[in-house]
Amino acid sequence: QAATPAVAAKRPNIVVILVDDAALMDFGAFGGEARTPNIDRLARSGAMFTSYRTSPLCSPSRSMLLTGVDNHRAGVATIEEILPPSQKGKHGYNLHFEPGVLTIADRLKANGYRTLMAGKWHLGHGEGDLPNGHGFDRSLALDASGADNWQPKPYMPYYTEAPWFEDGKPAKLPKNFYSSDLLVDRLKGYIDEKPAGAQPFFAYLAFQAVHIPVQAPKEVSDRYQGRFDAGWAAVRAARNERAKALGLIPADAPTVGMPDFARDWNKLTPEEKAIYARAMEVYSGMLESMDASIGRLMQHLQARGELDNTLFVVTSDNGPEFSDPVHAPGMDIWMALHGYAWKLKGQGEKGSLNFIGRDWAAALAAPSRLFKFYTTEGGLRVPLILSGPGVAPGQRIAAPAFVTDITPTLVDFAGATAGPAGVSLDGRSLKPVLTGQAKTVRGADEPVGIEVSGNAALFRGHLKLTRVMPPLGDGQWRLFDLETDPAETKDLAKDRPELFQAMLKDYEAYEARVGVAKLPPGYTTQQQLMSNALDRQKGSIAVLAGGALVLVLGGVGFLIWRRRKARA
Ligand SMILES: O=[N+]([O-])c1ccc(OS(=O)(=O)O)cc1
Repeated sequence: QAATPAVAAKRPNIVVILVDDAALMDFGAFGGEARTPNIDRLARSGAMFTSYRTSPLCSPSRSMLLTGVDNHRAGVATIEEILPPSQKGKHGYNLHFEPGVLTIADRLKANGYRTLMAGKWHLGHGEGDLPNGHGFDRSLALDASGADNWQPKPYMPYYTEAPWFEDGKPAKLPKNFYSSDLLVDRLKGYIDEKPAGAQPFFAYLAFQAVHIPVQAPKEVSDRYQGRFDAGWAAVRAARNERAKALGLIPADAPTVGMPDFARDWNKLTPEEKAIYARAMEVYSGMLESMDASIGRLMQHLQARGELDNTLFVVTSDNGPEFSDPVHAPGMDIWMALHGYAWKLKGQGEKGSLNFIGRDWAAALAAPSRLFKFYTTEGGLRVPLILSGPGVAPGQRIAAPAFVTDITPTLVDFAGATAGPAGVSLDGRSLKPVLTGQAKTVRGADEPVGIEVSGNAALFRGHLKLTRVMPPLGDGQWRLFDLETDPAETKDLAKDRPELFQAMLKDYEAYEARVGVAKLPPGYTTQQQLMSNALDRQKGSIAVLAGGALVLVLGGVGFLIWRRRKARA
């Protein structure tokens, strides 16, 4: 669907679809197990970026995607769930957009677009920090890292509620829904508030899929019965092979199997195998259900005569999620109190708390190492698809692209040059690459830095300097050539000391430029997550303890009263 001049002159609608925690190879077109025909159709009719990188964590990635500005400069250096008290209040660590940082919605609105959003926000909750304070005309927004997919309930010890907002005010959600359907239905409603063609729109569709809790309609999950019975090592090996067949990595690139920390699938009990295999059936069902709802949105735009004039972006915020909320300390009590279970029966359905955990996450991250939170390729390298007017079909683009490039690319496609400039952008428009005018949008030596809570990387073309922090890393800097070694197996720091030192210098300059704050000694993301979760729950624990005390005192009082009455 190459654009005719007439179509190109008309400003396109723009739909940005952000999948939560999807791995590089989760979509069918990228080699995934789940059926995602609608995403695959967008991939075929547009461009697949195979060297696209984001940050290793949710809110920082979202801040960069929506602004084109580095996460620290944007104000969202990390997620509040792992923020140490010593970083609180530092510039870049307020975890909402700093003044002068414009979102793509701000920019497109200033250029006459209608701006709509449905889904996860996770970018601040103070006055003015929700989507309606950042350029969105209409929004249904979840102000948390996640929530139950079936009902307006929270999902883990971190949260005591599911904070849904519509246009900045507490939202009334139906008692029962499925998240992907709810979000697309709401978005369709917002789109329909204006007749087709009256005004171009920008829509940000930020799915809960496939974040924890991993939940999906049973009949869809059932389509994957038996698909994962061979376990994680088999799935990782098969993905490694498909990565080569699909050209995501060179045919002669070294690949790695499961990491040392992974459990041996064959040593699991039959019950454990069943529940972990089902977790992945549900994960695939969640991807397929999400894809079906994308299909419904596309059909809706087709019926409005607007599909051909809509530019789609499909991507993920970071690599696959390893967190296991079920086995965290105190979770059994929390789950019982909230009516949740972790068991095979009903897994992924309403009332279940399902997750894939770190062994599956490590498998899904193939051909890369590790996953979300970490700056190995498993955390950073995710799929990116751009499709629509002005993008020639069937493109495979290996040029490096970064999450900060999305906003300038969309500004470019929309011709959105009016309005305030805002703070300067770190990203570059990918349009020259998409239209064949350039092979790449950065010079081979131009550095791009990434840092989230100590995990860090610096890219220069296909060269990558990286530091992975404990518990899964050792905090040492390493140098890799991703072109020949996408699995980061051979550290080149000693072979190329000058390059190593030069890239370290680049990284230091990056830290100074964007304002990376120091971490307290001994900091790890996982410990901070638990400690912040406990702090958060103190309030509700106090309420529970208070309630229990009232019950006990009331009971004792009643007994005394009955005794006295009996004596009288
Ligand atoms: O509490 N957790 O398990 C948790 C919290 C946040 C989180 O990351 S986020 O990227 O989804 O915000 C992942 C896991």
